[in-house]
Amino acid sequence: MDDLAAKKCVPCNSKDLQAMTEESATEFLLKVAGWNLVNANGTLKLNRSWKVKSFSKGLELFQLVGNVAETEGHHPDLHLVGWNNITIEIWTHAVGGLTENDFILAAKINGLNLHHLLRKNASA
Ligand SMILES: C[C@H](O)[C@H](O)[C@H]1CNC2=NC(N)=NC(=O)C2=N1
Repeated sequence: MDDLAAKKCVPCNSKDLQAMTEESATEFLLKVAGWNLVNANGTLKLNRSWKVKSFSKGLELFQLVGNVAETEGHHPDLHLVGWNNITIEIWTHAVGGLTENDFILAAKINGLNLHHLLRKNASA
Protein backbone atom coordinates (compact mmCIF):
# COMPACT_ATOMS: atom_id res chain seq x y z
CA MET A 1 0.00 0.00 0.00
CA ASP A 2 1.84 3.12 -1.24
CA ASP A 3 1.95 6.51 0.49
CA LEU A 4 -1.67 7.57 0.78
CA ALA A 5 -0.82 11.26 1.27
CA ALA A 6 0.79 11.33 -2.17
CA LYS A 7 -2.30 9.93 -3.91
CA LYS A 8 -5.27 11.79 -5.39
CA CYS A 9 -8.92 11.16 -4.60
CA VAL A 10 -11.03 9.89 -7.51
CA PRO A 11 -14.48 11.30 -8.36
CA CYS A 12 -17.07 9.61 -6.17
CA ASN A 13 -19.53 9.27 -9.01
CA SER A 14 -17.34 6.73 -10.83
CA LYS A 15 -19.57 3.70 -11.32
CA ASP A 16 -17.07 1.10 -10.13
CA LEU A 17 -16.59 2.80 -6.74
CA GLN A 18 -17.83 0.60 -3.91
CA ALA A 19 -17.58 0.51 -0.14
CA MET A 20 -14.67 -1.56 1.20
CA THR A 21 -15.04 -4.38 3.72
CA GLU A 22 -14.31 -3.84 7.40
CA GLU A 23 -11.28 -6.12 6.96
CA SER A 24 -9.83 -3.85 4.26
CA ALA A 25 -10.66 -0.77 6.32
CA THR A 26 -8.76 -2.24 9.28
CA GLU A 27 -5.70 -2.71 7.05
CA PHE A 28 -5.92 0.84 5.65
CA LEU A 29 -6.36 2.18 9.20
CA LEU A 30 -2.75 1.20 9.98
CA LYS A 31 -1.63 3.90 7.52
CA VAL A 32 -3.50 6.82 9.14
CA ALA A 33 -2.21 7.29 12.69
CA GLY A 34 -4.65 8.83 15.14
CA TRP A 35 -7.82 7.97 13.22
CA ASN A 36 -10.51 5.63 14.48
CA LEU A 37 -12.75 3.25 12.55
CA VAL A 38 -16.40 3.49 13.63
CA ASN A 39 -19.50 1.65 12.55
CA ALA A 40 -22.42 4.10 12.63
CA ASN A 41 -25.58 2.06 12.17
CA GLY A 42 -23.90 -0.15 9.62
CA THR A 43 -21.97 2.64 7.88
CA LEU A 44 -18.20 2.47 8.35
CA LYS A 45 -16.58 5.86 8.93
CA LEU A 46 -13.25 7.34 10.05
CA ASN A 47 -13.15 9.85 12.86
CA ARG A 48 -10.58 11.81 14.84
CA SER A 49 -10.95 14.41 17.58
CA TRP A 50 -8.81 17.32 18.75
CA LYS A 51 -9.04 20.04 21.42
CA VAL A 52 -8.19 23.45 19.94
CA LYS A 53 -6.91 26.53 21.77
CA SER A 54 -9.97 28.64 20.94
CA PHE A 55 -13.13 28.74 18.85
CA SER A 56 -11.39 30.87 16.23
CA LYS A 57 -8.44 28.44 16.07
CA GLY A 58 -11.04 25.73 15.47
CA LEU A 59 -12.35 27.68 12.50
CA GLU A 60 -8.77 28.07 11.26
CA LEU A 61 -8.36 24.28 11.44
CA PHE A 62 -11.57 23.84 9.48
CA GLN A 63 -10.25 26.19 6.79
CA LEU A 64 -6.98 24.25 6.45
CA VAL A 65 -8.89 20.96 6.21
CA GLY A 66 -11.43 22.53 3.88
CA ASN A 67 -8.69 23.62 1.48
CA VAL A 68 -7.45 20.03 1.22
CA ALA A 69 -11.00 18.75 0.74
CA GLU A 70 -11.72 21.21 -2.04
CA THR A 71 -8.46 20.34 -3.77
CA GLU A 72 -9.29 16.63 -3.58
CA GLY A 73 -13.00 17.00 -4.35
CA HIS A 74 -13.66 14.77 -1.33
CA HIS A 75 -15.14 16.23 1.84
CA PRO A 76 -15.23 15.46 5.58
CA ASP A 77 -18.02 16.08 8.05
CA LEU A 78 -16.77 18.82 10.42
CA HIS A 79 -17.98 19.18 14.02
CA LEU A 80 -16.97 21.95 16.46
CA VAL A 81 -18.80 21.65 19.79
CA GLY A 82 -18.38 23.15 23.25
CA TRP A 83 -16.28 25.92 21.61
CA ASN A 84 -13.00 23.94 21.48
CA ASN A 85 -13.81 20.31 20.71
CA ILE A 86 -13.36 19.22 17.11
CA THR A 87 -14.34 15.92 15.57
CA ILE A 88 -13.82 15.18 11.89
CA GLU A 89 -15.67 12.29 10.30
CA ILE A 90 -14.76 10.97 6.87
CA TRP A 91 -16.74 8.57 4.70
CA THR A 92 -17.80 8.28 1.08
CA HIS A 93 -21.43 9.35 0.97
CA ALA A 94 -21.91 8.13 -2.62
CA VAL A 95 -21.37 4.50 -1.58
CA GLY A 96 -22.48 4.68 2.06
CA GLY A 97 -19.16 3.50 3.44
CA LEU A 98 -15.40 3.74 3.19
CA THR A 99 -13.28 3.93 0.03
CA GLU A 100 -9.58 4.64 -0.47
CA ASN A 101 -10.55 8.31 -0.95
CA ASP A 102 -11.38 8.54 2.74
CA PHE A 103 -7.97 7.26 3.81
CA ILE A 104 -6.22 9.55 1.31
CA LEU A 105 -8.05 12.53 2.81
CA ALA A 106 -7.22 11.39 6.36
CA ALA A 107 -3.54 10.98 5.42
CA LYS A 108 -3.47 14.46 3.88
CA ILE A 109 -5.09 15.90 7.01
CA ASN A 110 -2.40 14.17 9.07
CA GLY A 111 0.17 16.00 6.93
CA LEU A 112 -1.16 19.44 7.88
CA ASN A 113 0.68 21.53 10.46
CA LEU A 114 -2.01 21.95 13.10
CA HIS A 115 0.16 22.14 16.22
CA HIS A 116 -0.21 25.91 16.65
CA LEU A 117 -3.99 25.50 16.79
CA LEU A 118 -4.15 22.68 19.34
CA ARG A 119 -4.28 22.60 23.14
CA LYS A 120 -1.22 20.88 24.64
CA ASN A 121 -3.19 17.76 25.63
CA ALA A 122 -4.88 18.08 22.27
CA SER A 123 -6.15 14.59 21.53
CA ALA A 124 -9.64 14.73 22.94
C1 LIG B 1 -18.56 14.25 -8.07
C2 LIG B 1 -17.90 14.37 -6.71
O1 LIG B 1 -16.89 13.38 -6.61
C3 LIG B 1 -18.92 14.15 -5.59
O2 LIG B 1 -19.92 15.10 -5.59
C4 LIG B 1 -18.21 14.09 -4.24
C5 LIG B 1 -18.02 15.39 -3.51
N1 LIG B 1 -17.41 15.12 -2.21
C6 LIG B 1 -17.68 13.93 -1.56
N2 LIG B 1 -17.21 13.72 -0.33
C7 LIG B 1 -17.52 12.60 0.35
N3 LIG B 1 -17.03 12.40 1.60
N4 LIG B 1 -18.31 11.66 -0.20
C8 LIG B 1 -18.83 11.76 -1.43
O3 LIG B 1 -19.56 10.86 -1.89
C9 LIG B 1 -18.48 12.93 -2.20
N5 LIG B 1 -18.87 13.11 -3.45
